[in-house]
Amino acid sequence: MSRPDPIRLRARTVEIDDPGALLTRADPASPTVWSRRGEGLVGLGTAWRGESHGPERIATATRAWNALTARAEVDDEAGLIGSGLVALGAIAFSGRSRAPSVLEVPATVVGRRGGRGFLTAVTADGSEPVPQLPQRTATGTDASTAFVDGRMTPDAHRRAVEEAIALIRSGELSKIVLARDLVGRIPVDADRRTAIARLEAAYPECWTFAIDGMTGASPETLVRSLGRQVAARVLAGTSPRGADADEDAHLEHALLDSAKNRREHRYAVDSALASLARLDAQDDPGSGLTSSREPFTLALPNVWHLASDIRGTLPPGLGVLDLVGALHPTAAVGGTPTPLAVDAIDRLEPFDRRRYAGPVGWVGANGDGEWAIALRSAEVRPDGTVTAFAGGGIVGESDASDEYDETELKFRPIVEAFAPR
Ligand SMILES: C=C(O[C@H]1C=CC=C(C(=O)O)[C@@H]1O)C(=O)O
Repeated sequence: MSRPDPIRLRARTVEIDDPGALLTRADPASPTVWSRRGEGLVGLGTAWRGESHGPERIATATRAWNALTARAEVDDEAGLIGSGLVALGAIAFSGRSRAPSVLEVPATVVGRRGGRGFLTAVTADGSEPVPQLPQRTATGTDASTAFVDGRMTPDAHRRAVEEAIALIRSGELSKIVLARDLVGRIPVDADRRTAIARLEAAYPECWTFAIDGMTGASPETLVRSLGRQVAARVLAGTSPRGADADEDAHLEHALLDSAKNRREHRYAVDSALASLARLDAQDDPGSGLTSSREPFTLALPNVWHLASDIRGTLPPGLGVLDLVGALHPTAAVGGTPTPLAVDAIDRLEPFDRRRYAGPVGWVGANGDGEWAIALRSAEVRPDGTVTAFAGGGIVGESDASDEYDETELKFRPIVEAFAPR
């Protein structure tokens, strides 16, 4: 994405009758999906793809997108969220990652919002875009695999967590998020939508995504900007669900009362607010950002989380990718202070996180978009290799075996979505 791109995209969106389950129209071999509660986008084919690397990867992608959309011709008769010209993206966690940060404009997008369907066609060769609804395809071979430990074995995880606690207690930093990896392999010819369908069914409140192989169901909205209204949901602080209603209520209250979890959570909220405030320096009285003062508990099938919502108005002249660039990495996936935590992650984790814990979502030509943090996720490669990641925030009071158990709970969505049956 480093050079100006001479391509001129043409996009045309039409409103259509309800397309039904969006996933049935996705490509079984390489699905592109962004969905929540049955609504969202499915992309097919590629009209344009940009890749970036290094510390400036988000800024590079933002410039490329702004240049591309400035030249584009967009005819959008639906005017719905996600209609018109959009790119879906998956961005590497670290500037040192070997994984590409990708923005991709599908040649066809099928979408549904507010119960209304739409269909977008995009061309890159100057030809007239003609929206054509892709056929539904029947479900093929199950994308199933058992997982085994990856490079961060249980012992390696214990050592890494203990080193992180020692660093934190020495006063160098306050919080470090450390992750584990699991690896599996699905049949090369598997229908990758089977895992996505299970994620959608089990985690309807989460953002289910499959973008350039990054596949998951994330509960954490990094940032959403629609019609200049900005919203983010910060999650940090986790507890198991109970086996019955009493135990569940007890665990929920213990999480709310836990000084350790509240501290872990506060670091994440403060880092998000500070990043957004830096963008908000234009002294525009309408663009203030506020967060709920007290975290609330968010119930997911596998865990409780402490959650805070941030709301505000987009400062003038910016789009959602500027917000993504300002926010990433929050202390929910990096730590505090961010630069030291990211260096510690590089030293303590034996793998490249690639796009795990990076921003994943979509951006429109008008700068609107919805981005989650790629958690509860796995990278599914064309050869069938699946690498899943799950992590947790380490603070001074953390306990290594509790942290391990927490990662096991966070792996559940992916392990169950790919479970052999
Ligand atoms: C890093 C992950 O979760 C983050 C988000 C919510 C709660 C977290 C925690 O309690 O540690 C983590 O900050 C992950 O799921 O891999």
